[in-house]
Order: sequence, then C-alpha cells, then structure tokens
Amino acid sequence: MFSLGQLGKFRTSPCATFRIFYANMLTSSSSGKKLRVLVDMDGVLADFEGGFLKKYKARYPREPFVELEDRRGFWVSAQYGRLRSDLCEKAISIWESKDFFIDLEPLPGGVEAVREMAKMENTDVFICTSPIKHYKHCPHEKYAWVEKHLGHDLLERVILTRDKTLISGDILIDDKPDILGVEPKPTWEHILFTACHNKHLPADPSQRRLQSWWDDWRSVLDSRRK
Ligand SMILES: Cc1cn([C@H]2C[C@H](OP(=O)(O)O)[C@@H](CO)O2)c(=O)[nH]c1=O
Ligand SMILES: [Mg+2]
Repeated sequence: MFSLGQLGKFRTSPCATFRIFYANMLTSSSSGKKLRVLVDMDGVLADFEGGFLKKYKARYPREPFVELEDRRGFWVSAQYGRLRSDLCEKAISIWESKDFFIDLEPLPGGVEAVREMAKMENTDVFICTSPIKHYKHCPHEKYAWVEKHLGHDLLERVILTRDKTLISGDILIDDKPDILGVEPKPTWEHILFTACHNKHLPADPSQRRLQSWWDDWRSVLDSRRK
C-alpha cells in the first residue's frame, strides 16, 4: 500500500499511522458514500422492442404484428398470443435466435449516460440485466453488446441475474413496471424507464420515472445521495 520510506515521513509511529490509515480506508469504503446505480439493459440501453419488430417482420412478412404505439404490457409474446395464439411461439422464436441480442441498437443517450456515470467519482454503476432461459446465445451476446457499445472495462460491471431483488443498490433504472423476486424489500428505488409498453400505465405517485435519457437522470441520482 505504501513503502517503509513513505512511513518514515509521518510524525506518528508507523504502527499508529497504519492504524489511522487503515481505519480511514474502512470508513470510506463502508460508509456507503458512493451511490450504487443499477442500469437495466433491454428497454433502457438496448432497443429490444424495435429490434424485435424488425426481425419479426423480416421472418414472418405475412403475419400480423403490433405497431410499437400499440404495444401494451411488458411481455411481447403475451400480446402476440392474444392477437392469434400461434403468434406467441413465433414471437419467442425471434429473441431465441442467434444474433438477436447482439444486433440490438442502443437507445438514444443511454450509452453516453452510463459512460458519464462510470466517470463520476462518487458513483458506482452496474449493468443489471436478466438473461432469457434459452441460454444458448443470450448471456454471451449481452456481454458482447456491453463490450461493443460501452467498452471492455464495463464488462467488470455486468450483473446477469433472473432476480434483481437480490442485488443491492440505491437505484435501479428499469423499464419493467413490476420487479419481483424472493427479496420482498429490495434496497434500491426502482425508477421506471419509459418504454412503448409502459407509457400508458396510469401515473403512480410512489414510482418515479425517467421519460428517456434526455430526462434529468443526474438529478434523480443526486436525490439519492446521502
Ligand atoms: C420476453 C421479453 C424479454 N425482455 C427482456 C427483458 C430482460 O432483459 P433486461 O433485464 O435487460 O431488461 C430479458 C429477459 O427477460 O429480455 C423484454 O424486454 N420483453 C420481453 O417480452
Ligand atoms: Mg428491461
């Protein structure tokens, strides 16, 4: 951590100096001063809905589809299944295919926002994303997407989990309206990120929103700083 030569510069004894130094280190790392932000991937950084519709239309050009303005409800396959029962499986076939996740376009401003958060001194940012259970391509492609758009260093900050309630953080920015899991009281405040499927939901005073990455996400972060 520091050399004996450096220790000699201190007026107190090396042992006392080390104790103070170590105590300070413990205090700053355990005081929770750094804000921990969890940023979801699909629907927040990566355009799942746009990527889905493009590939669905290309693969099933004669089948009916749902325009993005008409999307309702988080699960794409549920709405397609209501349109016609066999379309549920056809929808699922799209995101289970190779290259679906890696080909998703970044949503406007998301990559820049995460890069800025990663540079903020008092902030720890993590990408917190759920893989689909058909694991052949998705987990690999989610890592590859982060590397491609956010850079190799951000790979250190990827959390793949099917249960986000288990992950501790101050803020979770996510487009899914209900984030449930085994932990009934997650540590984070869920900030609902507006997407085509959730923008019609009635305003909920207990849930803050980010309308897009042009919205004031910096103030949302600041509001949670201790
Ligand atoms: C099936 C489905 C998945 N997804 C996303 C959410 C999860 O990613 P994320 O946690 O990054 O938002 C992932 C697995 O469910 O795919 C949708 O956004 N809509 C869907 O209809
Ligand atoms: Mg999402």
